[in-house]
Amino acid sequence: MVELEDLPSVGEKTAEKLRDAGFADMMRLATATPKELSVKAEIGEGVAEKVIEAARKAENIDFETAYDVLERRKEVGHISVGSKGFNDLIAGGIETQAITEVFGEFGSGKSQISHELAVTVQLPVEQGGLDGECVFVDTENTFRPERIEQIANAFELPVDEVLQKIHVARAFNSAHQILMVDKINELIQSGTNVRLVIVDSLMAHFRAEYVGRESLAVRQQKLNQHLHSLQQIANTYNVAVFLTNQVQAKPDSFFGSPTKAIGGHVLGHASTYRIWLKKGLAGKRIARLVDSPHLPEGECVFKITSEGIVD
Ligand SMILES: Nc1ncnc2c1ncn2[C@@H]1O[C@H](COP(=O)(O)OP(=O)(O)OP(=O)(O)O)[C@@H](O)[C@H]1O
Repeated sequence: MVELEDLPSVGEKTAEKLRDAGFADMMRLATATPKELSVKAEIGEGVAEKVIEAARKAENIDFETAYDVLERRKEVGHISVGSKGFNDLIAGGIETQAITEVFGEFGSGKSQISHELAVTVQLPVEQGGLDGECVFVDTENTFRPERIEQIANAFELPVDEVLQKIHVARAFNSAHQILMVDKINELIQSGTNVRLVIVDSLMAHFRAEYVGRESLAVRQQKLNQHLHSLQQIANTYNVAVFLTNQVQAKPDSFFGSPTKAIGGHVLGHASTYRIWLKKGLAGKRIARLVDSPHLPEGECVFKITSEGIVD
């Protein structure tokens, strides 16, 4: 295994800086940008470039054949949403190495699905989980351990153990939320088997902090950076990223849906799967897959119960 000290231009001191900034492993380094590395680790951009190039060599990141891509795709895991219909809609549950976004109006079930996934990711693979742990980035103070207790009980899982495997990070503003991703990298590098990262909700802080048209460009730039580092975690560590998002009214819409997801094209492009949640009659919810690289559009009906998400 290549150590940081084996890289060109990396002495003891630089290695320490790199470790402190969360770049302890080759893959993390190989997928960094020189700018990012130089800012976070406080090293010159020239050195950063060299270090990244060496890490890429060490990790053999170059062209890969379609065969390699397929092999990597075989590692993709799925996490059950709890309802069979919902799982079928997205070909077996939410995917690792991808970003899945759900959006919908208040009370449509976004946070409920987040809580469900925080538990189901811990199930064994045969039961729809990944035997893994979860990071829950909570931006609106919606995380409720009591809800986890109920869902864990429904799956007959030991509640205390389940709670121990959910790492809750309260993000106080968008800058804090962005920084949190570095912490997730550190957590994974320290050996925690994180297989799912939930951000509930992705846009709340961005939306509140950047008001007015003039700040939109900056907001989108920050958001892009945030999504990029989430995608990097997904790819580097074979993790599923699950984002919840709000909607805004489209008063000028005559056709189609009167609401749309916020976050603009930046988010639209970053999400591999986009699911629109709607409230139906008698407490039912409708999930509509609106964007996916290889699955057809479709819909399913599910229900939120005290035991969690069911058909
Ligand atoms: N223990 C429970 N048993 C049954 N249904 C529940 C339970 N807890 C919450 N719900 C249902 O979930 C709904 C709330 O869903 P959720 O909190 O996921 O909404 P959301 O889409 O995240 O909304 P917001 O944008 O306001 O955060 C409630 O309206 C309620 O119908």
